[in-house]
Amino acid sequence: MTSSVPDESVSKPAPIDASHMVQVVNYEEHFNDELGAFLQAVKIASLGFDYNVTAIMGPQSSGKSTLMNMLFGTRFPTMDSGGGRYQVTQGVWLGRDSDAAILVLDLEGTDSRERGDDAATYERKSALFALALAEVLVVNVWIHDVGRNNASNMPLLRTIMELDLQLFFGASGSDHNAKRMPKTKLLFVIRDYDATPMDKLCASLREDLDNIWNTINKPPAAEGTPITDYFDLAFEALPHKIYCPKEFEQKVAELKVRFHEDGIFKDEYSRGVAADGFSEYARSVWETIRANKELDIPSQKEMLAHVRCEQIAKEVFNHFGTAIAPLQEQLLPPDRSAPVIVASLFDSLLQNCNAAMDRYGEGASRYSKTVADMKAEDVRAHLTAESKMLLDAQITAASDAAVKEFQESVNGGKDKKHKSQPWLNWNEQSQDALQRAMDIFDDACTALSLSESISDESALQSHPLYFAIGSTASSRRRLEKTLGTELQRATERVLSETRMYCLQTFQSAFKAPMTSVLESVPDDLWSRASEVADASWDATAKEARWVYGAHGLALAEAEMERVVEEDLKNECHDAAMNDIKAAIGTPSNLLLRMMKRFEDTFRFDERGVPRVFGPTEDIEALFVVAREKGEQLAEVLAEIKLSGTLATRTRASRDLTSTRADEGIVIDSILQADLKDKLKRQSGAIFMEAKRAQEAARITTKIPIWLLGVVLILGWNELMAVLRSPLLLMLTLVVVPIVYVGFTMDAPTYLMPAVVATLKPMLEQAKDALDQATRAPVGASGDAGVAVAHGALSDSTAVSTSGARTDETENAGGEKES
Ligand SMILES: Nc1nc2c(ncn2[C@@H]2O[C@H](COP(=O)(O)OP(=O)(O)OP(=O)(O)O)[C@@H](O)[C@H]2O)c(=O)[nH]1
Repeated sequence: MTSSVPDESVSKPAPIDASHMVQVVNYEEHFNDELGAFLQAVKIASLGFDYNVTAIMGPQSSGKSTLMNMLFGTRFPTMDSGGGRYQVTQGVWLGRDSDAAILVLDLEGTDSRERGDDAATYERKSALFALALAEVLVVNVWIHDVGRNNASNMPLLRTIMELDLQLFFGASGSDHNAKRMPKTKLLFVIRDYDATPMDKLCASLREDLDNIWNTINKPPAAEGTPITDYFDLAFEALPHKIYCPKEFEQKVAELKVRFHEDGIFKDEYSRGVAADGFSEYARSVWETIRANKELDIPSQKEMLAHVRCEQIAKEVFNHFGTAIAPLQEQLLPPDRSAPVIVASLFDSLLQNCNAAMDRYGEGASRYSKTVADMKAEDVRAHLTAESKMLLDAQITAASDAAVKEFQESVNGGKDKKHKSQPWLNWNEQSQDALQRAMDIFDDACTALSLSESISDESALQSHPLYFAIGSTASSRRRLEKTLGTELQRATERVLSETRMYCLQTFQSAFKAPMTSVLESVPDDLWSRASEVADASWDATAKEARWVYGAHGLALAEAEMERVVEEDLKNECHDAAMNDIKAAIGTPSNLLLRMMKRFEDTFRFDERGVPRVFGPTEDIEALFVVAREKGEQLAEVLAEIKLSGTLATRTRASRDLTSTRADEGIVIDSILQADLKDKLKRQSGAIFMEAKRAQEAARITTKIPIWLLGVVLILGWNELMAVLRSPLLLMLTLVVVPIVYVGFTMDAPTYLMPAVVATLKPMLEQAKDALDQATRAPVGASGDAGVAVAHGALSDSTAVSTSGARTDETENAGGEKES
């Protein structure tokens, strides 16, 4: 082996050699970026289409390099037979003919022991590369391999012919009119030729080639065509180099002439690539070949690696499944019951995943790295999928628990004080609740330990639990958003409860005193009502500043002033208006109140004493005054005229509540007139009743003389009985003056009940005495006297009776009249 051939596993192709050679593709399949520079250096790049390309393929150590050197004057290294048979050429090399513009490709030998299991794949790629580029492809065949399948490279030729048609057949192989690919000359050089008839050797090779051509998959355009449409077949025999050196050299010299003078390179073989584009063309051909997976043949080692890595992976899955089974029971219960949050779930998963990956890595490290790495991806995906199900369930359970905790906290839970005064330290409370909820999620789902334990970014990204970092982060963001919405909802509820509380504060301060003022209806009704409203508002505003302030909802100063002075004041004003309207009541209620006011004035004097309409009373004047008082009520209560602080609202709040101009009107003018009319009618009846009472009084006080005469005549016996009895006489002398004076002074109304109560036992006694003294006739006259007294009493009482006048009253009056 010569030193010019790089036999180490280098990652970069060898640099341009002083011997006018370059390694186009190295042992590790890397294409040499310096090819263009090489073509410049060997003065090919400037030749346009005036150059040719040839290549040689064949078994390792079959004299390929020796032949090419002899034909083209290249200096490809050759094997030194003294050191045994070994691989000399590695990769694909390119040299230039020493005289002619011919590029010569020397390929790594097939069936290489050194390359081992990977040899088949590399052979296919390099041979296809040579076929794609070379106009004349020399196929080196030992004479004793002719007729053999593998040894004569027939399977390799089958593959590269098929792929050559597939990959480089014009624009589209499926198109019947696709451009035909340029022809290639396949020159079979039979080495160590002996006495076997050449025509038989050629026939054997030709037959093999026809078989290949007929059985390979071809593009539609190539279907049914003979092999000779695409390949020119030629055969040469070279005698044994060692045993017949002269004949060998002679034959090689003849072949050299064919290459240089006999026009072996035909125009139809040209790839149509200008010399300055050859390097790029070669690169794209190589990349196409490398990307084609059909050329990759798994070696036995690889197949073994596949089987073993699969088995190791299964063992790892089983172990992992057993380890996470308790977690699955809790988070994915088979009976579909609610999942239970597992403490330190992520740490547990991390530990199990790491153990699984280590176990796999340890087992698979003894096999092909490519296969082991590939299978490691499957292991990783499996661990990720299993872990993801658990982590997703945990995230859902933790998020639900966090939301529940937050809702309970902001709703006060069992804290009675919070329930009754939810605004107390609201900001602090809600932020604490938010933090507690997020802590529940973070404790259950944090995946930070992964990035903390793995510092290398690519190792982190390929970890089975890498997904968890993103997935927990996005779930956390979702939870924050949900809690944000919950907080907003809770804050709105608390604001509403706070507003209600302030309104209740106002109403409890306002309602009772305002009702009292409205019931009494003083002359300065609205100024007193305004005072009540302002006092209530001042107390409410003070309380509101406390609940909206630092100890409560902690609104900013300006916002708090706006809420109190605009929103709340506005609502309190509306509440005040509504309360006043409710207190004034319906029109029928108002009519009753007007009647009551009328009667209070008409029936009672300034001291509240019931009036007795005596004969001299000016009922008409009194009636007019009382009716006006009743009517006044309707006039005063017709419109609410609040003034003062509460009534002075800001422009903004007025705009918000779309205040109407007639906002304070309770009774319009039509209703007022109607109420006055009804009052007039109902009070008229009371007036008539009073009038009749007055008439009755007049009758009682003016008893005619003749009636006294009649009484004297009819009651003569009784009179005599009284005069004769000293007891009765004495009694009469006392009682009669008293009764007379009492009637004269209108005493019955207020004295009669007392007098009756006092005299009743005495009258009973007197009656008994009369009964005894006068027997039956005298007793009848005594009863009549008492009846008169009762009649006067009942008249007076009827006048003082309050309440609505009824027909019964009228009838009673009528009866008295009659
Ligand atoms: N029997 C025989 N030996 C030859 C012939 N030509 C060359 N050799 C010898 O075969 C050995 C290998 O020759 P190389 O030219 O290095 O063979 P190669 O195919 O290029 O080898 P690799 O590049 O390793 O694949 C050398 O010792 C040559 O002298 C030949 O026609 N017949």
